[in-house]
Amino acid sequence: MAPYSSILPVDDAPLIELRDVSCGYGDRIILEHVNLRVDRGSLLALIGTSGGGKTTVLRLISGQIKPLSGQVFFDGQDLAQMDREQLYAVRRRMGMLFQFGALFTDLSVFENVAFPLREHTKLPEAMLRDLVLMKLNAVGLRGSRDLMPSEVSGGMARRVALARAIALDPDLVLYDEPFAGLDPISLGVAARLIRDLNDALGLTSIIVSHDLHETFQIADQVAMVANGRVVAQGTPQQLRDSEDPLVRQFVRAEADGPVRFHQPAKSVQADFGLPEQEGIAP
Ligand SMILES: Nc1ncnc2c1ncn2[C@@H]1O[C@H](COP(=O)(O)OP(=O)(O)OP(=O)(O)O)[C@@H](O)[C@H]1O
Repeated sequence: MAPYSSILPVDDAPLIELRDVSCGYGDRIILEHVNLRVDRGSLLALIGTSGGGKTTVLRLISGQIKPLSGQVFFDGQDLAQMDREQLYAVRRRMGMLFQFGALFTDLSVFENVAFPLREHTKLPEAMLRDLVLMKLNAVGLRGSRDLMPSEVSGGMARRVALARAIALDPDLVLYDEPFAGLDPISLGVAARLIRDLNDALGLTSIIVSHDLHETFQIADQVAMVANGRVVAQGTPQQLRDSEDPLVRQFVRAEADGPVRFHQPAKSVQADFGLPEQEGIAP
């Protein structure tokens, strides 16, 4: 199949597209016939029930796992058709902030951000220093460059991880639970920062988050992953207005709906040794 860039003006083609993708781990199918597109410059939030497959979508996009069928396109190129070198080059165009964005505890804030630059480039020290300070400035932490990770707050650590994720000037940044464990103020700051950096640096961003309030504030598009599928994709407002019972239950945080609060179990009576009665829930 011809790459997108050769059939559409580059700016109109999505940066990321999953076309009819199915994938799993071992024999277990996790995603089935998933379609998803992420436009250039946009911020997409992936939401959905725990274990629904959101992180798996990020792993597909970063080429860590391969689909069983269907295709994953990055900038018009099918990841499955790439050799190791091409995949490596594509990964360099992606910044990742996965699961708490753990910092290297024995490296200073400065060296944490410098790490990918030292790993992937041979920049002279003076230029590397300027780049690191620019990234730290972008997250408001230029003055904290000499601190060790143990000396910064959780919210600051997350911002250092963010500066590290954008150190190589990626086209795409993948965030897995970037707000986990943050207090409401730090969370708001981190969310705003992710949006501002996306726009100021011309990035495209994908965020997996359970924090719907903050995510809906900053996302252009929201995709809900459930039961192995993308059950809805639209603007935050479209998802809020959705009449789909599953989307409604999730977005409005209703305890019961298509996703049942009670997992299948023996009856309450059987488990507690009570006589069987009609009308006792569930
Ligand atoms: N490496 C793996 N090997 C086997 N099964 C896995 C692996 N990673 C994830 N899974 C399973 O795949 C399913 C989807 O996991 P995934 O982490 O993508 O979900 P998620 O929507 O990101 O969940 P959460 O919101 O809880 O982080 C889960 O049932 C999980 O147990």
